[in-house]
Amino acid sequence: MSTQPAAPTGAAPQPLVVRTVALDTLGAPGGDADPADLLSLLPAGAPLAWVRRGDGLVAWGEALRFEVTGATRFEDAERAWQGVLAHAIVRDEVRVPGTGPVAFGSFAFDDDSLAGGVVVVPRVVVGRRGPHCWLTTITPDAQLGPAPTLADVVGARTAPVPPGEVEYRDGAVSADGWRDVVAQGVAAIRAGEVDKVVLARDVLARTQRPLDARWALHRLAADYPQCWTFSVDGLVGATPELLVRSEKGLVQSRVLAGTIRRTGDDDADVARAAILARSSKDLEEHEYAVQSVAHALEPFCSSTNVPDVPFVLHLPNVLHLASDVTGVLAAPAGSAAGGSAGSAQHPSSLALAAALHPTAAVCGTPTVAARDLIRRIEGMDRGRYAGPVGWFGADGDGEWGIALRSGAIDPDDSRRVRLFAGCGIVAASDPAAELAESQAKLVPMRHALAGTPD
Ligand SMILES: C=C(O[C@@H]1C=C(C(=O)O)C=C[C@H]1O)C(=O)O
Repeated sequence: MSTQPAAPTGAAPQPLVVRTVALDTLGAPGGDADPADLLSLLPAGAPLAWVRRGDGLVAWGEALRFEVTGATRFEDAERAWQGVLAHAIVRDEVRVPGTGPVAFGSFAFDDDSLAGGVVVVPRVVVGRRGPHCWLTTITPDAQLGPAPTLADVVGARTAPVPPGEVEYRDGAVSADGWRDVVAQGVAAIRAGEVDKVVLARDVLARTQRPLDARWALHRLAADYPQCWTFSVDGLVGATPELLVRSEKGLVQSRVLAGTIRRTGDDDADVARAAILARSSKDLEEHEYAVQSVAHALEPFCSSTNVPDVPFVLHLPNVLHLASDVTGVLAAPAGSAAGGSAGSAQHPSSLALAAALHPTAAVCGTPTVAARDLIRRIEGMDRGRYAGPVGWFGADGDGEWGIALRSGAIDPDDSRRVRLFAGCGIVAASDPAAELAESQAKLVPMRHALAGTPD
C-alpha cells in the first residue's frame, strides 16, 4: 500500500466534521467577501481551485493529505478517500455537486513517475454553481459547532503578488533537440511501431519573486474562460480538455486532438478553422483520441453518444478539433433497471478517470506501445503534467481534467516553474510545425506568469 497520510496521524483515520451552509450570492451584508468571484477569496499559500466561467470550487488549508505512487495510485487514492468518508460527520444544507466533503487530486501521467499523486482534503471550500453558493468547512477532531460564515474563514484578503521579471531556459530537451525527438516519433510511426504518439517538452521559468499561484490563476481564468482553471498542490493551469465529469449517473468527456495556431487576425482564423476541420492529418489524430475515450467508457455505460464530426474549439492561442463524448452509467448491480438516482455504487469519477487515462490525446495509439515510445524518446519525466487533475465528492461524482497548459511550481523554490506542452504526432507530422504548435501551447502559462498587468 503506497498511500501515506503526510501528517503523522497514527493508524486510526482521523474523524472529520464536514459542514456545508448556503451563502448569499451577493455576499453577506457589511462588506463580507463576495462568493461570486471565487478566486478572489483565496488566501496566499497553497490555493486549491477548479473553476470555469465563475462556477466551481476554491479551497484552502489541509485537513488531510494522501500521497500515492505507482500503478495503483488511483485505487489507493480512492481507498484513502473512502477511509476518510467512513469516519466523517457530515451536515450538508445545500446538496448540489461539490457540497459536503470534497477532495482535490492530481496524479502523474506515468505509472513510473516519481510524482505519483496527491489527494488533498481542504479545510475550507467555497463553491458556486449557477444560483447556488456555499461554504464548506472540514475540521479534524471537532464537534459539530455553529454554522460557519464566510467572514469566519476569509481573513484579510491580500492581492496576488506579481512575479516580476521572468527568465526562460530550456528544460530537459532543447527546442532543437525536441525537433529530433519528434522526427524519431515520426520514424517510429512509419516503421509501424505505433499509429500515433504524443510527445511533450518542458521549459523552465524563473520568476523574480516567489510565484503567488493566485496571480497565475486570475490571469488564466480571465483569458481562458472556456477552460477549467485549476490549482492542486503546486500544479497550476487552464486545461481545455475534460477527461471526465461524472454526475448522477451521467458522464461527459471533452476530447481534443488536432490543433492549429491562431494568427491574431479574426478573418484569417476563421479560414484556418475551416482548414483544420478538413485536415486529414488532424482528423486522423482526433479520431484516435475519440476512439480511446469511447472504448474506455463503454464497459461502464449502458449507452454512449460519440459525435460523428468534431467541432472547432476557439481558444485565444490555438484552435482545436473537439468532441464531447457522453454516456449513461450502467445501473449498479442489484438496483432497479435504469435506476440512476443514487450514484453510490457507480464507479467513482476517479475510477473512471483511471480507466480513461492515458487517452490517445496525451499518450497515443496503441496505448502501451505509445507510452513505451514516450519513455524511450521523450527524455523527461512529465510529472503530473498530462495526468488527471480535479476533485471528487462523497458520492464519488466529480470532475477530472487532463493537466495541460500548466506549470509545476518547484516545492523547494517557488521562483522555479516547469511549463509543459505536447503535440500529437502522426505519420504526416512535420517536426518544425510541431515545435511551433508546442510554443503556442506554452502561451497561456507564459502569459499567466507575465510580471506586470497588460
Ligand atoms: C498535449 C497537449 O495537448 C493535446 C494535444 C493536442 C494536439 O496535438 O492537437 C490537442 C489537445 C490536447 O489533447 C498539450 O497541450 O500539452
